[in-house]
Amino acid sequence: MQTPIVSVDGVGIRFSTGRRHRSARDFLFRNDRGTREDRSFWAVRDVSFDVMPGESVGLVGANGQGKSTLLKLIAGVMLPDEGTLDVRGGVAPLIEITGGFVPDLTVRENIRLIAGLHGMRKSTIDEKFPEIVQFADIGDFLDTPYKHLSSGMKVRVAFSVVSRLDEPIMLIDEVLAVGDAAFKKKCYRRIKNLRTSGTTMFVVSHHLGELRRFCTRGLYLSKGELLFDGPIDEVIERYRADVGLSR
Ligand SMILES: Nc1ncnc2c1ncn2[C@@H]1O[C@H](COP(=O)(O)OP(=O)(O)OP(=O)(O)O)[C@@H](O)[C@H]1O
Repeated sequence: MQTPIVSVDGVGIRFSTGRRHRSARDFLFRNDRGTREDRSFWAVRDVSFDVMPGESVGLVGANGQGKSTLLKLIAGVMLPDEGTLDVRGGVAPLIEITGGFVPDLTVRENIRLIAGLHGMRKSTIDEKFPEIVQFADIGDFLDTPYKHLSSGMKVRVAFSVVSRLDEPIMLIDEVLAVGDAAFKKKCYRRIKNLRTSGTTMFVVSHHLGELRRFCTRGLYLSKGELLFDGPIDEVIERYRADVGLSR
């Protein structure tokens, strides 16, 4: 039997909304750290599922229900407070527009840095560099600091390099929303190719058409809990019914 590429078992992560504040009493008694109002909440709780290699999974749910947090847990940039995650392969994360990119480095330097961090050899980077730049199509901005690019241009660079990393797992969080129509079309084609070549995908998008297009399976999150895990059409149907959207 095939081993899942991602196994999530009873995973939960808690965040705090409390603010530290220093009262007169803290001041008098030299409590430099102040008093913390502990109002923590579970952003993701008791979530379990397995994903097989090559599956493409859409995360569905309203704002603030834990979708991006779950992707960050899979990417390993956040650690769970309870439960376990086994991610059996490298992850190419497109989870925040500037995630992983260094604002003060140029586009050229960032492309090399990100590829290098994902274990790409220098000779492979040299070989892929022209194609990455061509796909991003950012003209004369190759030697511009990344922080000076528009948000659409940042996405072009990020998508172009991250989708060329040759990692078995790819995470895409809402990033396509800021790309223009022509660039989106190119991205759709590349995502399709990655899927065909067996890349496992997790996609967060409020564009339900995009989810239908890319994903076969859906995970519906509500208040951090996994409400429904099933074929993407059924998951979307259920979500639409819950939020009162007609067909
Ligand atoms: N680092 C953090 N510290 C504290 N709270 C956080 C942190 N990251 C996320 N949250 C909170 O956790 C909850 C889930 O956030 P998350 O970004 O996962 O939601 P989402 O389903 O992706 O929402 P959206 O559709 O709006 O992107 C929200 O209430 C959010 O405010």
